[in-house]
Amino acid sequence: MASPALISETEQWKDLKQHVSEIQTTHLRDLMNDVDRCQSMMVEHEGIFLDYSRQRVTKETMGKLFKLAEVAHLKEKIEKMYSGEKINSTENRSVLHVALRAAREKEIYSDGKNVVPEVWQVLDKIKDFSEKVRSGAWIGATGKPLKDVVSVGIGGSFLGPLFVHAALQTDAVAAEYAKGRQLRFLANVDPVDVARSIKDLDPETTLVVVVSKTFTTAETMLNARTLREWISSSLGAGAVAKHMVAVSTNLPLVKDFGIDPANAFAFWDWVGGRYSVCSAVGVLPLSLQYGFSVVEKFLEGARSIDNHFYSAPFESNIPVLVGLLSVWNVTFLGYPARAILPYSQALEKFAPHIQQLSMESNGKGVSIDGTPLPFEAGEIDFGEPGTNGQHSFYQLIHQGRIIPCDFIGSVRSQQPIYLKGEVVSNHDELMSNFFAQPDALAYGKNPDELLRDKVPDHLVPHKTFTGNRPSLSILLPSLSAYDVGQLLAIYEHRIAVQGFVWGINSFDQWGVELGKSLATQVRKQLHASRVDEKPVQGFNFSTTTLLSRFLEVSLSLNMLFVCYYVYSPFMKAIKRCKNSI
Ligand SMILES: O=P(O)(O)OC[C@H]1O[C@](O)(CO)[C@@H](O)[C@@H]1O
Repeated sequence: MASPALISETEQWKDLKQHVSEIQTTHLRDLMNDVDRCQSMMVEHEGIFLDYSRQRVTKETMGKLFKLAEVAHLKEKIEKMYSGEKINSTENRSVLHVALRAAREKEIYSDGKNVVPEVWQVLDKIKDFSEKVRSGAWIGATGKPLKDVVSVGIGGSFLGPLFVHAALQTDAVAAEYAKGRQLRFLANVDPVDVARSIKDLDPETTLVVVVSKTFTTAETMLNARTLREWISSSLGAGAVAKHMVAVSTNLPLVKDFGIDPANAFAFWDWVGGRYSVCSAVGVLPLSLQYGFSVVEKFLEGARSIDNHFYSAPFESNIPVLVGLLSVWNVTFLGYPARAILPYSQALEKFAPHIQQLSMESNGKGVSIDGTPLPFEAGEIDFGEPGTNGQHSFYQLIHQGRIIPCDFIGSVRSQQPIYLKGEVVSNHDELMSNFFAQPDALAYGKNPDELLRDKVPDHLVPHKTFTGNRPSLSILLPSLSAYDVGQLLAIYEHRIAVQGFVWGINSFDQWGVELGKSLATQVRKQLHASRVDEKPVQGFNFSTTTLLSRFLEVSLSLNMLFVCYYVYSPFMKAIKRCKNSI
């Protein structure tokens, strides 16, 4: 019998739907008393410890979720991804970010061709180039070594590398390799971001890496032209060859831009932008900053999870478990959001990366064959490192809306501090919160307990916590480059699991295109109004009003600017002349 078009039409889905009412009668306070249940919800891989006992699930729920995975053909879909089948059907592409971190001797095929040798060719080129730059063998146009790097790119060509950079910055090994060097990112087309990215940098000692899969993204290309101007106005047009390199799948456009193709680092259509941090997109800027050997460890970490995800049984497969639990929370329990709460400042850019990875991948309204989904898929991801988040939005999580939380912590700190006389080390202080918060969410505090604690009657409702708020905890051994690679791959695969079960295409992003085309229309109008004084037309009343006001106000501000800078020195000069007569 052919499988139903939508997963929601299967018996396994309907069974889970019915099971929801049973779960609604439970409370985590009681579920947590069942040690056998809790033990079955703890999983370990290479020192990474996942505890999902604070999810609103029983063993029975998990059994039903595994059955759902079976009927969704999760295993087969994972295999198809790894074997290079074109599972991104709307773009007719393979989805092979796992090939980016495959071992040199591995064989992975797309279109009948083993892609691993090409991957390693680029990695070897990056190793060679980054060593030349770092050692000073590659020098700038004026003969100085290049010590600073600005990576220009947006979306997937920015967020993943930024996350890894932020995570490695305080790792002792990586930091040692980065001494005397700076890596900055320029993503937003806002000129303020340009100013920030080059503040105090000297073009003579700076290398600009233009990162764009398509090499057509408007923001990136304008920023790249702006930095090209920054370099050539200071060092001459010829300096671009020494001070600008590119990462792209579109090498002809790299050449047209004026970057020597010999200084371009390729990647491929089978790498989605948001899954590209392990390609030259991340590996080049990060190797320039930390050296290739450190970045190789990051790739090895991701590879260890790739192997685990491919081969571990679902019951002990970390990405599969967390992916199925997300499906359960979003679609069956109806919790639309998830908070990502890393208890380390080193992971401060993790949530923004996951935001794009998850929301661009799974923010879809139709199944892979185009049928509208009769259920909610995708989720809203946000987060902040603990304990900053605690002093910001945790109030809502504790007593307002129910938001399933991912607590992510590490056994060892990257920067341990032990102060004499303190009760605990600084890391233990931080981690006390990591352990306490999930229990506060799960158990809550009921009025009886409060009265026993002699809380005045009128404050009891305000101090009551319903509890029963789900979370999961991931405890990593440390936050080395290897661990960071593992964490990244867990989330990449988790998102794929969600999409595979929901039956959507997690690897296209048609929604983003609409905004891009409307911006093109506005850009044309701004040009026509400013240069040829054309009236605003072709937009709705609201946009016409906003645009007209923007043009009018900026015109008057420009006039003021001209008066101040041109007229006032002119007037002062006349005054000086008069005085001297
Ligand atoms: O690398 P590119 O082609 O400049 O694209 C940047 C980003 O734009 C998007 O297409 C949309 O945000 C992302 O998927 C991608 O990561």
